[in-house]
Amino acid sequence: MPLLLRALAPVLLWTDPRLVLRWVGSGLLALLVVWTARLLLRHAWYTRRMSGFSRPRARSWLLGHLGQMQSTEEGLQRVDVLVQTYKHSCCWFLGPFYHLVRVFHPDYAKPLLMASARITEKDDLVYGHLRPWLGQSLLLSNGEEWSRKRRLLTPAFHFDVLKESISTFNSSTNTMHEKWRRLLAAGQTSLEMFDHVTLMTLDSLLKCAFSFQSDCQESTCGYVSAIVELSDLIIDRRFRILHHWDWIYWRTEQGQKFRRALRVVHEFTREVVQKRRALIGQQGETSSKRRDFVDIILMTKDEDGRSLSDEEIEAEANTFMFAGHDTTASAISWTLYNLAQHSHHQEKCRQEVMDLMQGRAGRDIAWEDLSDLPFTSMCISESLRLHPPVQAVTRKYTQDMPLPGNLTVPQGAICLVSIYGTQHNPAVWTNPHEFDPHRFDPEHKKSVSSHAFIPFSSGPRNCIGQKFAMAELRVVVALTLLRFRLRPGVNPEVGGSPVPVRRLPQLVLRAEGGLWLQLEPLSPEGTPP
Ligand code: HEM
Repeated sequence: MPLLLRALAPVLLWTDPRLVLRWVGSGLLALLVVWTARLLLRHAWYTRRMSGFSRPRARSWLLGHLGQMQSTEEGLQRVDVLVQTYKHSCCWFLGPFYHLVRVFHPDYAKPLLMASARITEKDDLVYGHLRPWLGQSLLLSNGEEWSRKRRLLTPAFHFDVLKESISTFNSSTNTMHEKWRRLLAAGQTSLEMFDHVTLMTLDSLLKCAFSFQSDCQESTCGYVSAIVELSDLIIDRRFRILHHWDWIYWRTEQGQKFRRALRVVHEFTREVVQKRRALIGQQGETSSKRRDFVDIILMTKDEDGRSLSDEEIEAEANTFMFAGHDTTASAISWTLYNLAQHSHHQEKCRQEVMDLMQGRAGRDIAWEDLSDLPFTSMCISESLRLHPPVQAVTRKYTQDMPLPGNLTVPQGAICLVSIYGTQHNPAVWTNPHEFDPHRFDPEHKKSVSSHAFIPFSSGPRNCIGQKFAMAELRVVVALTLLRFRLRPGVNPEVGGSPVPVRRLPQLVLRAEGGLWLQLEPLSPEGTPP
């Protein structure tokens, strides 16, 4: 561009400015015409190629279903209607800009999720806005770059590393429970779960990722506040179509806020990685310190002996924090909520935990204990089915993708695999809106399709942190049931008796106004004081 300007400078300087303006105006107009024509042709092409899919009523040929996807309870109910009406899939157009195939049946989700990572791409509609925060990390990269990263990062999620995280899960949960006891002693009866549990998951991730004792559950931490703000701003941007264009977004108030929060988060991660690299340089790889996520990925090398650069490590550390905190917090909060709603299941879980911890009061839940909580694990799975933290994953493919029933997803279209829709599909689950942990009885489980339950997605790009999350979930739920009895609660500022919760599907599934539970402390662990 500067070269072009330099070449044109003499012409621009010696020509009548009105003439120059007219040229620029005609140039811009021509560009706009070409851009619009290309957009409409592309739209017509996708409309024709996707005509085999059922098409729910749209606003018009041009606007399609723009504005019909809502991030509210009604939006989720609309997905239920789509699933009941179309059974497995339908197409969806967001104006002439985005062409989607929405899939909500295991037989249709399976070929898409199991496709080779070589032909799979993450689309920009959902993932693009995360790029300034997470960079070219595992979550956002594609093809060979993704394969190399996945190989390099897998050791950080190995059982041996995971086992060492269990004491961190216990200690972060203990801090949260001490805080709950203090608040209850001060007269509060109901507490909002998301706020407390999110701080707890951030606390434990900061210890596992960076060995950083943030004390964020007790006092304000700038880094943690910035992460929470970034998550809120990402969801706000998704629902403002004009903010999808960078050149508009960075000029808005929200864009400026995003930049400020980004600076805090990136500076923190950069400092940790640089200091740690220097420390390893001084002490070598043999230091007796327990290895955290950053240590492991700093030392890992690929087949050619190449390790990740500092920039790549920062991107992965940011992704670990982003992908790990909200998701796990949502899963824990909804599990506690579902157990509060179903006291008989809650009592059965509590009995299981008490039997396990008999004679070990005040001691940690150990790695070996996790497989001895079968009913509690069934309740956690059922909660992940009924209230999946991640509602959907989206993909694009570099080739046409065949689906059952002679359907084909054209190359480049966005495939939205609805985790919520699949896990609530009445063709797959009987009474899908009921909380019934017995669905996950080993006997029943055998009869359910492998892709009917996909809270962590599946296939090559499934959740790398799945085992980490499941271990944390078991520890937090078991310790909570040992120490507290849970009942539906109310926000004291609103008062009255508990009302049905309105779900709020944002980056993860939340609840409008929060999830309020009434907590009764049990002491010694398992019996009322
Ligand atoms: C209950 C908790 C969790 C749920 C429900 C969950 C769910 C998911 C889902 C659905 C995906 C696929 C996303 C996509 O394809 O776009 C995913 C990917 C991922 N998750 Fe999780 N996740 C959880 C916890 C975690 C934790 C604790 C970590 C890390 C500490 C983590 C790290 C990741 C990463 C790095 C990816 C990208 C994997 C790749 O593309 O290769 N997740 N997760």
